[in-house]
Amino acid sequence: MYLVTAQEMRDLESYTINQLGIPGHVLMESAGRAVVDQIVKRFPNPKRVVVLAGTGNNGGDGFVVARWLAFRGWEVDLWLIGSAVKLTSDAKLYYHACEQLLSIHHAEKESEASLQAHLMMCDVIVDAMLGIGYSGMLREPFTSIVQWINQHAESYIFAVDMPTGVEADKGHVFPVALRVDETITFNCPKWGHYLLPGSKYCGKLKVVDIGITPAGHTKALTPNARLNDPNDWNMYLGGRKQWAHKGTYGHVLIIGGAKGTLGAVAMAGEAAYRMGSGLVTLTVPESQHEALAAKVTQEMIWSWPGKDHFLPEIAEELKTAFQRYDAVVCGPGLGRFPGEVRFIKEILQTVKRPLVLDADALNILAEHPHLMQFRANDCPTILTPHPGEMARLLRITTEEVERKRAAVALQLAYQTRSVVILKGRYTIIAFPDGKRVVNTTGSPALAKAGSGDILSGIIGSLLAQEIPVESAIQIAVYIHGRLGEEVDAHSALYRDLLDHIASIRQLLEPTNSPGN
Ligand SMILES: NC(=O)C1=CN([C@@H]2O[C@H](COP(=O)(O)OP(=O)(O)OC[C@H]3O[C@@H](n4cnc5c(N)ncnc54)[C@H](OP(=O)(O)O)[C@@H]3O)[C@@H](O)[C@H]2O)[C@@H](O)CC1
Ligand SMILES: Nc1ncnc2c1ncn2[C@@H]1O[C@H](COP(=O)(O)OP(=O)(O)O)[C@@H](O)[C@H]1O
Ligand SMILES: [K+]
Repeated sequence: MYLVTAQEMRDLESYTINQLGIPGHVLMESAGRAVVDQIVKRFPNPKRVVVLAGTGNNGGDGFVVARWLAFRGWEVDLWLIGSAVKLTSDAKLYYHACEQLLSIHHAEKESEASLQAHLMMCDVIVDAMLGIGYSGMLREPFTSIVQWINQHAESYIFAVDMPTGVEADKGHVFPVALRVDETITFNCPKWGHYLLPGSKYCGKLKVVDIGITPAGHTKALTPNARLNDPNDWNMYLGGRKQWAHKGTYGHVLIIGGAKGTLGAVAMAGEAAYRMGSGLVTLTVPESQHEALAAKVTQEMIWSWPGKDHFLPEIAEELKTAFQRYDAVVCGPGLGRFPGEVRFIKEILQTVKRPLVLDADALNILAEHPHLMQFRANDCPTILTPHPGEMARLLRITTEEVERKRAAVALQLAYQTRSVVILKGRYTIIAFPDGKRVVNTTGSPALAKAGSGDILSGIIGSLLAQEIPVESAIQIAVYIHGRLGEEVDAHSALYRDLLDHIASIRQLLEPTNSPGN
């Protein structure tokens, strides 16, 4: 499913109106009806509802909702927020229809106390004040109404398209937005539904079709962002070949494991095996060999000569060794050590297969950005920063990363010619050709040391299986998020996550996957 900006949505709407000849008020009627369908799905019996309508087309949808709920026997208090003279022509049509059925309250003319009394008495609030047309600093009277509802209202709140105060393109909130239980949006989700802080206000998101031309219908109407959708890649998750041998599913090399963080490399290795790899090798400095050997069973260990540091004279040995692997992950528990810059340079230059850089490999890169010049353009590179690592890579604050997640992920992808996986709730995958994919799976169970290492192991495994890079990454991020959804949010250990790889993978195989 595509993810759109407000302008892309307007382009789809105007194509539908101007090229296909479907009038705007028909779309508005469908939008309002679709919202009513969702409301009655949750509340099958008539309730008392306050519909808050602005003067733009979002308000127009609100009038349609008010009319249909009244037809269905709901007790409707309809409030116009703003001046009736400012109503758009489509909104005016439905405003007049409501005038015949209901007495419309005008926030401009009536007291705040009267609106507040209605808001206190109702079971349901429908927010049709502002939608994708909102931008800038939220003005009065919206600010006061939103603040009051957030603080006092106990009713169930539906937002039409966007919660009032959430900006559709960047998810900005200046200074407040309405905190809702459900948002019903039209045709495609908007960026603001997935970016912080806006995403925190949207509640459950439902996307409904209202007859607008689907995104991607023509080249001009094709956005460059999508949600991570199994239907885009589940064809790569078939069953295991009957005649497979252990080399069929690739050989992954995982480089990491300093003293005290050997667990990271072990977890990544285990995740790679669970994701289907036939051969996994872990690489640590020689001084850690025995400690790692005592920890792992199925993984092979190849240790590089050196006592917790990198000796330039072993560069040639590394070069030969790297040729043996189908994908390389560098970083889990790597730590910092003398000779690290040369070490990363050798890896970037010598590994010709897909290379994933994680954890301290990213921190080394952040301090020595010139290292990327040693990576050949045709060798895929994947960077997996969490927001703190991203901040170091771009030399900005973590707060700025969180505020501009979509933009900074793309910036780093362009700068490094790499695929960037910016981790966190709604992980963003940015490709160097400008495409972006937003992942919707995940849970706070993943906010625990070790889950990043599992992700890098899963990515390495899928890359070694020669699944195309774009798909391998989307599969890995999706499955990793689903693992978090299957386990207890507080107590889960890494093993609990790994135990669910099999069942989730099976569910996603083409015959079982959503949409089939
Ligand atoms: N796209 C589609 O396919 C379809 C879209 N549809 C619906 O239309 C909606 C988009 O309608 P839209 O374009 O009229 O904008 P909308 O969200 O009502 O906002 C405009 C109002 O916001 C106000 N305003 C702006 N900034 C503000 C601020 N900082 N603080 C305060 N106020 C501010 C602005 O005031 P002004 O600046 O003009 O004084 C104006 O009054 C969309 O979300 C969906 O629900 C469906 O009906 C059918 C198909
Ligand atoms: N609240 C959350 N919701 C969804 N996913 C989360 C959440 N917190 C963390 N994650 C995921 O968990 C992983 C943590 O990675 P990272 O911070 O690198 O951990 P580690 O320190 O184990 O390497 C990322 O994939 C991230 O997207
Ligand atoms: K709204």
